[in-house]
Amino acid sequence: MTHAIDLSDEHPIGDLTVRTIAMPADTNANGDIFGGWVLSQMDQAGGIAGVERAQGRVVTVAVDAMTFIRPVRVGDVLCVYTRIGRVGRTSMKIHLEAWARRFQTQFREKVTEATFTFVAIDEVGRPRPIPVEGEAAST
Ligand SMILES: CCCCCCCCCCCCCCCC(=O)SCCNC(=O)CCNC(=O)[C@H](O)C(C)(C)COP(=O)(O)OP(=O)(O)OC[C@H]1O[C@@H](n2cnc3c(N)ncnc32)[C@H](O)[C@@H]1OP(=O)(O)O
Repeated sequence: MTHAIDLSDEHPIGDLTVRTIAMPADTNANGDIFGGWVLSQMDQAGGIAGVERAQGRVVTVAVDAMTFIRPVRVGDVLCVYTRIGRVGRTSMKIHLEAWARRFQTQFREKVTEATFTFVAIDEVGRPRPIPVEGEAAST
C-alpha cells in the first residue's frame, strides 16, 4: 500500500517563497507551534506565488489535502516552497511544502504539505481570467 506521506523526501519541491522564524508567541498548549500559524505562512506564500502568476490580486478559495507531518518548534526556521499546479480559467492550484530548519542546526525536514486553490479577482472581488503564462494581463 502506498503511504500518503513520503518520509524519505530529502529535497523540497518548488520555489522558496517565504522564510520566517517560529517564535514563542506562536506556540500551542503543548509547547509546539500552532498548526494555524503554519497554515497562515503557507497561505501567504501561496498568495505571493498566486499574485505573481495571476499578475494581480488573488484570494484563497480552498485548502485541500493539508497534512501536518511533524511539529514545528520555537526557533525553527520555517521555509515554504510553492509550485503552480493546474491553472484554470480564473483559478489555480498551488502546491505547498513547509520545511523546518531545526533550531541552531543545518538539519531540515518537511513538516507540512498542502494544495491551495487561489482565484484571481478584479478590483471589486469578482473572478477574472488568469493571463496566459508570459503574457501581460489585460486591463
Ligand atoms: C509581483 C509580485 C508581488 C508579490 C507580492 C504580493 C504580496 C501580496 C500577497 C498577498 C497574499 C494574500 C493571500 C491572502 C489569501 C487570503 O487569505 S484571501 C481571504 C480568504 N478568502 C476569501 O475571502 C475568498 C472568499 N470567496 C470569494 O470571494 C469567492 O468565493 C471567489 C473566490 C471570488 C469565487 O467566487 P465565485 O462566485 O464562487 O466564482 P466562480 O466563478 O463560481 O468560481 C471561480 C473559480 O473558482 C473555482 N472555485 C470556486 N469554488 C471553489 C472551491 N471550493 N474549490 C476549488 N475551486 C473553486 C471555480 O472552479 C472557478 O475556477 P475556474 O474554472 O474559473 O478556473
